Amino acid sequence: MITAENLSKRFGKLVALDSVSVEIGKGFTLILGPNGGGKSTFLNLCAGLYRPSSGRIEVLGEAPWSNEGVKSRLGVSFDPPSLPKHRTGREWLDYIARFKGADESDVLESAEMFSVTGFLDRRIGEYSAGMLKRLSLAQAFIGKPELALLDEPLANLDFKGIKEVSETLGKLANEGLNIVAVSHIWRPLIGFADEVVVIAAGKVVLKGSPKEVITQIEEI
Ligand SMILES: Nc1ncnc2c1ncn2[C@@H]1O[C@H](COP(=O)(O)OP(=O)(O)OP(=O)(O)O)[C@@H](O)[C@H]1O
Repeated sequence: MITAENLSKRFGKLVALDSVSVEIGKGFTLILGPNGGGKSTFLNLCAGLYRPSSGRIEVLGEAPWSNEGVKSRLGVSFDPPSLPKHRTGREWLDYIARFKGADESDVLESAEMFSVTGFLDRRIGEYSAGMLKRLSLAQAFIGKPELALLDEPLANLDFKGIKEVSETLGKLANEGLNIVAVSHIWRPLIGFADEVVVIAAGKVVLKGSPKEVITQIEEI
């Protein structure tokens, strides 16, 4: 799904990602690590939002930077979600669906999965942080993408929301959807993760099965 080779991203003098080489396969991959370690930078490079400073990244067999073709095959949910305040949720999801070649029934299916149907006709500027998160997740899964990239999918959700959204993501993973999620709230997701990658100080420091990685993290 994702191949990075000596991938680096610098912001001025700051090295956010430092010559990372990693392979991420099919299934559900959870990315963990300390604040400022480079996880979101890696996800943004995968989504084609950032251009690599050096090295190479391929997602679904293509370089994602400035590549609308591969972007239309991905589902993305960033954190914090950056969505147009003056549009309604429905207008926004319809817009994303058009970009992906999906239709109204795909929009409604995804909206229902993340329980956003009740506020789809309100302007996004009026949404609470939890509602925004749900809309951003619904956006990611419209038309069942080949790969969903999720940054903090459980952030800003209440207890019930964390349980519901985790279960939905687990169901989607069981159906065979490929998902890469960066999440500090990892316990509700670890049960259905196929692999865990730990990024710290701009490097991939651990990669393996959930059991292997969690045992090592807990020993640190
Ligand atoms: N657009 C940007 N401009 C400048 N510096 C940035 C930018 N994005 C990230 N950084 C810096 O790159 C480093 C890695 O940030 P990143 O957001 O990737 O970390 P993270 O692992 O996702 O952290 P967190 O767990 O806190 O979300 C940090 O030092 C951050 O300040």
